[in-house]
Amino acid sequence: MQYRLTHPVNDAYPLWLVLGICEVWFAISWLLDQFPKWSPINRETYLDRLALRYDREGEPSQLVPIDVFVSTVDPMKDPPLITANTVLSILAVDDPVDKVSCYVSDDGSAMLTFEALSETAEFARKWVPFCKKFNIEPQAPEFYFAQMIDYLKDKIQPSFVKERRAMKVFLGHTGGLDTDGNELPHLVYVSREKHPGFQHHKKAGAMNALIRVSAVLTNGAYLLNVDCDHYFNNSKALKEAMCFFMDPVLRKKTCYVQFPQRFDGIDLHDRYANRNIVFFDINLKGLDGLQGPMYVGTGCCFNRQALYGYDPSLTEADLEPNIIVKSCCGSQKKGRSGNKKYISRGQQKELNLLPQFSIWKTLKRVWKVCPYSLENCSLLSGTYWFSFDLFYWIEWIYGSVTEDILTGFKMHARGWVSIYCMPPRPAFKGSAPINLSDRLNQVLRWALGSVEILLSRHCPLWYGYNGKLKLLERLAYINTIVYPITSLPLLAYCILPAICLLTGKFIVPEISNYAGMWFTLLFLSIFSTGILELRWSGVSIEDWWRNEQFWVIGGTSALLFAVFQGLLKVLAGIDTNFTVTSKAYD
Ligand SMILES: O=c1ccn([C@@H]2O[C@H](COP(=O)(O)OP(=O)(O)O[C@H]3O[C@H](CO)[C@@H](O)[C@H](O)[C@H]3O)[C@@H](O)[C@H]2O)c(=O)[nH]1
Ligand SMILES: [Mn+2]
Repeated sequence: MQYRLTHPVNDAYPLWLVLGICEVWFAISWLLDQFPKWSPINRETYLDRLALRYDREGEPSQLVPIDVFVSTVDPMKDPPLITANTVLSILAVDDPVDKVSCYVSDDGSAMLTFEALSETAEFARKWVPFCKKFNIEPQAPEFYFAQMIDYLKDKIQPSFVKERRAMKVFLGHTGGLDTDGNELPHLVYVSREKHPGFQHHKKAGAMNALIRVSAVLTNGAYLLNVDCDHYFNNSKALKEAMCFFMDPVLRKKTCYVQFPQRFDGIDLHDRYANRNIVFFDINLKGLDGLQGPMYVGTGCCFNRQALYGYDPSLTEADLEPNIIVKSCCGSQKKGRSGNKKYISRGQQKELNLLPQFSIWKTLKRVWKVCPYSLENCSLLSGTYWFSFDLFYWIEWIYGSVTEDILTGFKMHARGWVSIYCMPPRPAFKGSAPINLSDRLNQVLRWALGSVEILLSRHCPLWYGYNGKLKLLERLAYINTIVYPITSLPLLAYCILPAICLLTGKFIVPEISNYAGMWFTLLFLSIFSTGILELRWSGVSIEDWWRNEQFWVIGGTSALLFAVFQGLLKVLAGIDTNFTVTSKAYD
């Protein structure tokens, strides 16, 4: 680069300038990409130890309750059957029934989805005991029956074959059958009332509506959020998350546990780089060694407190062992209240919260009077309750179509850490776009979301300099926010050779030995970091290559549009819409 800058090509000055700028940008973006991979880590969980501590045989379980949120919007693009599978896999999860509740948000307010869900609840009465009895995995029926395995292997109970067949028949059946008398986790259907002209904030709005509803109904200390197509592929997923949240040290500072996104039904060679394996197996693992992975929108278990906008309950200093020993004389909060320095914004909010408690009670009372009004839902999601601004501190951050990045970023900026959890059996599996236009639309939406954040108040370039966000973590966020801009130099790079050919001007100057040596060294170092990366992450070279290929394809198309559309939004105030990806289903 220095060579390029100090050796202007005089007969093609504009070309040289453009090239120089491009190269500077590429160098910056490469650095941004490299630094956050400084200390990748792997974590292992020991579910047996968790069970030993909190879930002993014959004693009431001490695991904490979790509310699971599922979001769906368009019954055509998110087929209700897919949602139903996800819901069944949640209801059958390997946790005590009173510790799990499932909330479905239907942004399409579709009768079809609603009917499908009530059928699902009916079917769950049969399906859940079946799963628990025979340890079925995955617990989503569609995917369980689709897997080509010898289902008799390891299953010794004689009744299994018979019951399995019965299940299969029942799957194709509609209509209520009698219950087994088994208790099932709660299933709640929520659909928001949507006024024309009223900003309902897409998925972030849906999630925040669910937070409010669940706060009144079950108020689980933790909540897990999945897209409608991401079913539980591992019935122990909640316990995996609990391993971190119930860890004496980690639980105080962990805002969420993110699981990698894994997909079903991707073509053999993964033509559109759908698996995003480089992101999930390299970038996020790298972040896990810093302040934790970003929130990627699905398969993520949150600490409710962190979502409510509180600061972590302990500062770094409090986490030092001697202080923890001392704390047994009184609660941490009391100890801190004397010291003004330690009163955080979160605690101030807590104070503000107190007078509003009566409104909470009112809400609860209304709830008791007409518990079924959830069906017509105007009660909770109507603008009436919204306008109270009762829940103003609740945090699925609005203002971007990639609400996920923003939400996670604000938590990290407050000093929370997040955890990346990759159990050997993938915790969740979803469906990926099946055609190029859907895939490009998805890339476009993500990039657009990034541009929106870049041009907003919450941009990691200037937001949250209070020392809580680690520098490398910030670099990683900056990288995910500015990457769409790379499309401009990329396009220039693609076009320049053609211009050179057409105009007959040559911009590659002769290379001296000295510069050549630098160039070779640089090339070798990039090459070796690449190899190193593939070694520690276990990503195959083929996957990596796909990723590079798709980077160029997306970079010269979707990302470019995203940059312009993003600018348009900010300058002209045109709102961006959320193009839902069609879920592959056959
Ligand atoms: O107004 C809306 C729009 C979307 N959704 C839900 O958002 C989810 C994601 O939509 P999808 O079309 O599947 O997008 P993907 O690109 O596959 O989703 C990824 O990217 C999104 C951000 O762009 C994240 O929200 C998702 O969690 C993440 O999986 C689905 O469950 C939808 O039901 C809503 O609830 N309300
Ligand atoms: Mn999806």
